[in-house]
Amino acid sequence: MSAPLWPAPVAPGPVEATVRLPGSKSVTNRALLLAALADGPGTVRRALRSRDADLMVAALRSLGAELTPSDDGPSGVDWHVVPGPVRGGASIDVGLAGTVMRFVPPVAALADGEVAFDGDPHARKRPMGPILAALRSLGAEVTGDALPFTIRGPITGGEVTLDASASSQLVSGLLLAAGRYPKGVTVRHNGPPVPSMPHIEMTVQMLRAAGVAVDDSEPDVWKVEPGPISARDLTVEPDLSNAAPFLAAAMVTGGGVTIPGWPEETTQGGDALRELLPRMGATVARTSEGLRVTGGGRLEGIDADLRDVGELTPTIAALAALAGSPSRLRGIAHLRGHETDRLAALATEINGLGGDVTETDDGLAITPRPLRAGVFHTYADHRMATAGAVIGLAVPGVRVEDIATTAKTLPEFALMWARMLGEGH
Ligand SMILES: O=C(O)C1=C[C@@H](OP(=O)(O)O)[C@@H](O)[C@H](O)C1
Ligand SMILES: C=C(OP(=O)(O)O)C(=O)O
Repeated sequence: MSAPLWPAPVAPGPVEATVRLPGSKSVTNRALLLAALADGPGTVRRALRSRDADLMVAALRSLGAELTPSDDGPSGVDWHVVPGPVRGGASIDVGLAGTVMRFVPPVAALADGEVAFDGDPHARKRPMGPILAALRSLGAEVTGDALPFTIRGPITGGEVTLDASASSQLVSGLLLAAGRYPKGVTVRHNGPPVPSMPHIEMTVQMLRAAGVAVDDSEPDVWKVEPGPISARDLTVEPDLSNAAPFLAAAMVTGGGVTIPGWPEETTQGGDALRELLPRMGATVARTSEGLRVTGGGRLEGIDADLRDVGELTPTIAALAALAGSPSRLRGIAHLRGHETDRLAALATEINGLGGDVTETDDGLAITPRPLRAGVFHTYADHRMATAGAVIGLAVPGVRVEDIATTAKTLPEFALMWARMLGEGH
């Protein structure tokens, strides 16, 4: 049976809304993992509730940690985490979550029994080879080079060289658990540039905040000293990448959207929206209520290197398709290994509505054309679904396939979108 179609609402006028976003997927899943490996009980507050976060919770529980929820509500959930000895024997479902498939195997390598991993059909196509080879060379027994695979520890740690050009998560995964390896770890990247560097910075900062010594002074080399991971009480920031479609709505409709709780300083790549959106015609201001983006002028095309912030591409591409001048998005060849091949998916779906998008070696060339009604397929990709919603604000008759796929990181998306459109009218 094909997935249901969601009639994307056309904006009734300029959007005027305040949108409260739940916690960052990237911070939530790192915080839960570090809490499960810590030297005592800890708390992760305002954690995201979503499919990716639920998969992380289930994985950590099956490896021996106790996670108990409280204050489970719209602004997130507080998790009380009690670490336990990492135990083997588990079968772990990673879904389509990069953070689970790359971050949990290095934890499983701490157990002295076998742990099996599998995920969604498309997860089996996502790049895993370099991290599995690295775990093997650090002392674990690993079957396979992609999902499904098994791991048997215990790992010793040490030095390893890998090509992380396919995903920053290949590095982050090796660093997160490494304090617990007898020899720690030194990871060297050798290959084309690593994408999404702010996410590695996030990993390093969160490790340091938990008392783990990390040396990242040499480019493309990260050294984690062996030592305890301190238990903490941590509050998760709002998910700035998930702010993107809502801020885009302000631009497409010539309205204004405010996101409360936008951090003053952050390692989240989504913070780059403050710089990218003005280049497409938005005005960005910090107000007493949060970060406010207003549209109203011309929506401009952009020539941008998105290597550091590839997650933002589907929203930027949707804006570019509606803009008044062409765009060139670069540095994002690695998006071919995301939830789906995002370069192919964006080109196919925008062109299916009458657009003009060409794939380049490392990105997309987008020439705006008048768009028409049609089905926007999403390939189980939450960010394809939200990109379809952005286009639908301005193009009557866009139907987005499987809007429920937004549950990967934002289960309330459709409700929040309707609320945003209803506010101020
Ligand atoms: O570490 C993380 O939390 C993430 C790293 C990035 O992955 P890639 O480096 O594979 O792009 C990003 O796109 C993903 O959504 C989340
Ligand atoms: C690439 C993404 O996710 P993942 O963590 O599954 O890699 C994303 O959320 O855009």
